[in-house]
Amino acid sequence: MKPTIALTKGRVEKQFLKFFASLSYDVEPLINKGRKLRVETDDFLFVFAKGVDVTTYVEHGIADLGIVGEDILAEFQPDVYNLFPLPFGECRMALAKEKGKEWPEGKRRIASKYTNITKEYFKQKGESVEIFKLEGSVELAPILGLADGIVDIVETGTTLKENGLVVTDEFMHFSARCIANRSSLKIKRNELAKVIEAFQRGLTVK
Ligand SMILES: Nc1ncnc2c1ncn2[C@@H]1O[C@H](COP(=O)(O)OP(=O)(O)OP(=O)(O)O)[C@@H](O)[C@H]1O
Ligand SMILES: O=P(O)(O)OC[C@H]1O[C@H](OP(=O)(O)OP(=O)(O)O)[C@H](O)[C@@H]1O
Repeated sequence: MKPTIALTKGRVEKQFLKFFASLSYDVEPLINKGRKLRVETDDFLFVFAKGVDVTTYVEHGIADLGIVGEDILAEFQPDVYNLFPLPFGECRMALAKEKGKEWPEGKRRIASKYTNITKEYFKQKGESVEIFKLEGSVELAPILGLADGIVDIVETGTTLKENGLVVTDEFMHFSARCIANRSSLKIKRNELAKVIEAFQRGLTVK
């Protein structure tokens, strides 16, 4: 049976396809998949899902390998092998606030998609914090007065800048990662070794 690879839809998918094509794999069926969420190529079965769901499919052995942002691994800590970094999806986790505004004296109100990372960050600092869970456009929260600041991914810094926010601390560095199901690595050792070697060749070529 062909190995199954769960691929994070969207930004990670686009960058992965470029990387995968550079390893001389056929990406045509993946590029022209339309709205299909399950696509077979000569070598693999690909399934397309949100990052956190990629980890769920890999953890439960539905997918043998997964391509997912390290931010998702840090936030949800799934029980998978975190094999190696991939040469794309680089970003940082940052604490940011409105430019020209001071943090409040007491408990800070922080909006984030990453509530576990946020909780852990403030725990390490020994500070209590009020966390507001948002699903996106987190930069809006301080502007609209829901929170004093945010914990979110920063890449170019454009989103922060264009919304009047500044970084006050950067505390984690991420890239996309290749993850694997624990038993697949034993049971499908030969099939997976080939693709893992190809990925790693791609990393050294870069
Ligand atoms: N600005 C960025 N620069 C680099 N990598 C990013 C950036 N934003 C997100 N990522 C990485 O890409 C992954 C997927 O992000 P993407 O924006 O495609 O989906 P999402 O945040 O889940 O949003 P959506 O709800 O639109 O799917 C993130 O988990 C992270 O690893
Ligand atoms: O530093 P930058 O290059 O501007 O990138 C950072 C932005 O990218 C991500 O948002 P995304 O595009 O995933 O949208 P979202 O707000 O819906 O999560 C992240 O949440 C930031 O908003």
